[in-house]
Amino acid sequence: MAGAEIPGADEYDVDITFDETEVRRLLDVGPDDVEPADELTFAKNVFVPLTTACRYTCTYCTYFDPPGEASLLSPEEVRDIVRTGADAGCTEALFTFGDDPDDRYDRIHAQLDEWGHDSIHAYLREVCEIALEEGLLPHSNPGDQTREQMETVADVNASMGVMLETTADVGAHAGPRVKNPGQRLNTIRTAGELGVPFTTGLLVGIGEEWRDRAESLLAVRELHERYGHVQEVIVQNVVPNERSNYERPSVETMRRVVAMARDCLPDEVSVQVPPNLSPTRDLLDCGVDDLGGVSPVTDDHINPEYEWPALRELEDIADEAGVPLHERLPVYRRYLPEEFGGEADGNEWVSETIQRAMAADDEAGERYRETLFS
Ligand SMILES: O=c1nc2n(C[C@H](O)[C@H](O)[C@H](O)CO)c3cc(O)ccc3cc-2c(=O)[nH]1
Ligand SMILES: C[C@H]1O[C@@H](n2cnc3c(N)ncnc32)[C@H](O)[C@@H]1O
Ligand code: MET
Ligand code: SF4
Repeated sequence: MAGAEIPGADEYDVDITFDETEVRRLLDVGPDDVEPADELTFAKNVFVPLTTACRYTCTYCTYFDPPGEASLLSPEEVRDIVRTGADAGCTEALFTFGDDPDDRYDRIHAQLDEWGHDSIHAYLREVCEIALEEGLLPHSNPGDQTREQMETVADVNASMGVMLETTADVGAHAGPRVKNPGQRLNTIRTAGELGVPFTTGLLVGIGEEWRDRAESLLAVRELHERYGHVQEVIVQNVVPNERSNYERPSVETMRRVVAMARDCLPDEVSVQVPPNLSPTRDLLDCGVDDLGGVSPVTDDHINPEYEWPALRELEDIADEAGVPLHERLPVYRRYLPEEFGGEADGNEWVSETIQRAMAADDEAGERYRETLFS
């Protein structure tokens, strides 16, 4: 099947084709076909919901606010949040927020202007610098990005991400302002071209079919094979919230998608499930090896009704699975140069700025290295 059948693939010149035999093979994979992981990892983060303005209106999302109400955190507010995180021993500042918020929200534009920025990415750069100053490594997921936008912030992030969600044309993304699979894949490809260690994932239960899940995984694999930049793939089930009543996918469905992800992706790519949303204990034998970012201090602002488990509970989960639990940084070790225990050459993946923070002779540097080598 040709890539032209992925909605938006032509428009964004995304040249991905699926091998029908491989799609069928993957559709046959189940939990019995994969090995459980031999360790579980997680990262300690603070969630910084920079703005609730968003150009899209995904029907499963409770996060975005309409134009008249949306807010933007000030530099001082960001500093407070990241400082609390650093004090609580976190290593990651997770900047996840509305997609291109300055696109149609005049008040966001005006506020950015007042703070001396002509775009959300210029402002994102400033707040990433604040996070670094306060002792956290930024991981930004601002949704879809152009090459120019990503270039604005790449060197002040340890890694970046965007959920592919799905390659399918689903009702959840219907209407005049929608996520477009071609554009999502283009964002993931751009990260590869720019050498940015990247997180992506599938959102399961938004109207996609089994075949779409297989194709979504194969599309991510294809881009990773080209660039080697995909560090982890999140397999996330949709959850109901006050705005939408999506039905949670069954445990059986999640077990099969996680197994498909594990089978499809090369070993070095982690398969992550978010422990506050997923039936985590029931997925561990299907190849999960990462529990993502958990925060000891902030809510999951995207799904605020779903509390993060405490560290103690992650330990219980790992114990039950009979594997060790290790804390990790927001960038996976293999993207770091040898002095940090990795395999990269110089700053091919991780910028000077980030490496300087990691090597620094200060409290934050010590926290990063302790996490790396513990
Ligand atoms: O707990 C969550 N963490 C999410 N994260 C964060 C993730 O758990 C950690 O920040 C990474 O594991 C850091 O490596 C995302 C990161 C991305 O780059 C893209 C999407 C997400 C989505 C979520 C999410 O929905 N829930
Ligand atoms: C940051 C990520 O959060 C996910 N996201 C948004 N809304 C929901 C929901 N109701 N349930 C689960 N995940 C959701 C999307 O996959 C987005 O990309
Ligand atoms: C708040 S959702 C996460 C970031 C972005 N809006 C996206 O959906 O990709
Ligand atoms: S999921 Fe992200 S892109 Fe979609 S409406 Fe919510 S904030 Fe916007």
